[in-house]
Amino acid sequence: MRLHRNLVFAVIDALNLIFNEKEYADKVIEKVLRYDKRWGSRDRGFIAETTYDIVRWKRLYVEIAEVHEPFSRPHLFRLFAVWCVLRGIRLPDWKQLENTPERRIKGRFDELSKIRKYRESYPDWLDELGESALGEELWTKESAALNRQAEVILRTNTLRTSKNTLQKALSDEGIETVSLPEYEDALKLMERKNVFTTEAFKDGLFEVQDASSQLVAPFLDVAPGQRVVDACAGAGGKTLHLASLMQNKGQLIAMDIYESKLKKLKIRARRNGVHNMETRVIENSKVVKKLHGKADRLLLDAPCSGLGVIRRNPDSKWKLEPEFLERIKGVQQDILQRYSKMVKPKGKMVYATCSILPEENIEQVETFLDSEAGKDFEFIKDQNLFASEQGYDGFYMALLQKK
Ligand SMILES: C[S@@+](CC[C@H](N)C(=O)[O-])C[C@H]1O[C@@H](n2cnc3c(N)ncnc32)[C@H](O)[C@@H]1O
Repeated sequence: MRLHRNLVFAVIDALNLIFNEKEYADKVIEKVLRYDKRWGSRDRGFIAETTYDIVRWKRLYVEIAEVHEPFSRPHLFRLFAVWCVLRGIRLPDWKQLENTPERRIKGRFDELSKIRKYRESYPDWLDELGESALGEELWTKESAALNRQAEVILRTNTLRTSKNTLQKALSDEGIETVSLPEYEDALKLMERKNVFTTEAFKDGLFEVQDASSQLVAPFLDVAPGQRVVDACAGAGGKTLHLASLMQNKGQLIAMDIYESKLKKLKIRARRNGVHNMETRVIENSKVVKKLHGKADRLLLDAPCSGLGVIRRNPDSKWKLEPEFLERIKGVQQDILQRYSKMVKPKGKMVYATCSILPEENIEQVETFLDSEAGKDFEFIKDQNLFASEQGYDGFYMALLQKK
């Protein structure tokens, strides 16, 4: 691979914004990719993937490069040099990469790879938490699996098309996919490509949605004609799936505390041809109280640590803090306690997170079931999904039924 100076400089700029200015990696990459309109898809891919790689392996590379935060520009180049050496990329004779100690880098890598928190590049607290929560064997596998780049998975919008027809339409636009047989509506891209510019996307034939995430809406056991509430809808990845399963029949109420997210959902719903959905901003407790005892089905896709989706958000390894985890656990229990009242007798509810920690998952469900608000509910089943087992995002879902 030949390195192009302007692309590498863009990576260094991105790393500076992410590591030193603490900006979000996805936003930074969007910004940096706007530097030069002439960059093609390979150039853009290089910038995005190299930046994400160095973010993912930050701790390991910092130890190898013997640099420290805040990183000066020469130190950012040293991190980049480590990336090149470990990938077997020949270093160009640029001033910034002069005197790179290639043998020492390889030696340090071999030495540090014996210790999981360096090899898999996690902060001490997170590595310790992962091991104590999941046990050594599972965490060792999971911490590695969460470092693999996520594949692009699509969910067929069955309101508009079928999986086979979509596969053909995409192929006609030069996008080859394989069907994932265990996931009813899922297609996997054979090669990473921008699917958002395709006619198939503009026509609302699919949404990009991880395979694990595609299991959540079906877990709720919805049927056309029901009243279904999605109380933490966000921009609505799962709301749109619920609408498909309901075949646009019945009433789908999407709620969130942020109006801006629900606005995005409305745009997506229009593209998807969803007609049975309305959005409600949770501005106060009245919005929830109005629906007490009214929902046949309730989805609580709760805010969480996001530990199951590190593959797509590698900078969350460095942004997440123990205090946030404690705070979000409080929010999760509050959501279970207050929102579960919307379920009608014999109605069902799914509590889901994109976390792999029992303290955000089964333990929250147990606390709820032991409480006054939970005494009317029965536990039906739950499922833990791990990147190291299924190969997709880490998720948790529990199905409960009101007596
Ligand atoms: C995991 S995300 C939802 C993702 C979304 N369901 C999807 O499939 O795309 C959690 C959502 O909960 C929302 N949220 C946070 N606190 C909340 C609360 N107290 N009540 C309702 N929603 C809340 C967040 O704004 C966020 O959109």
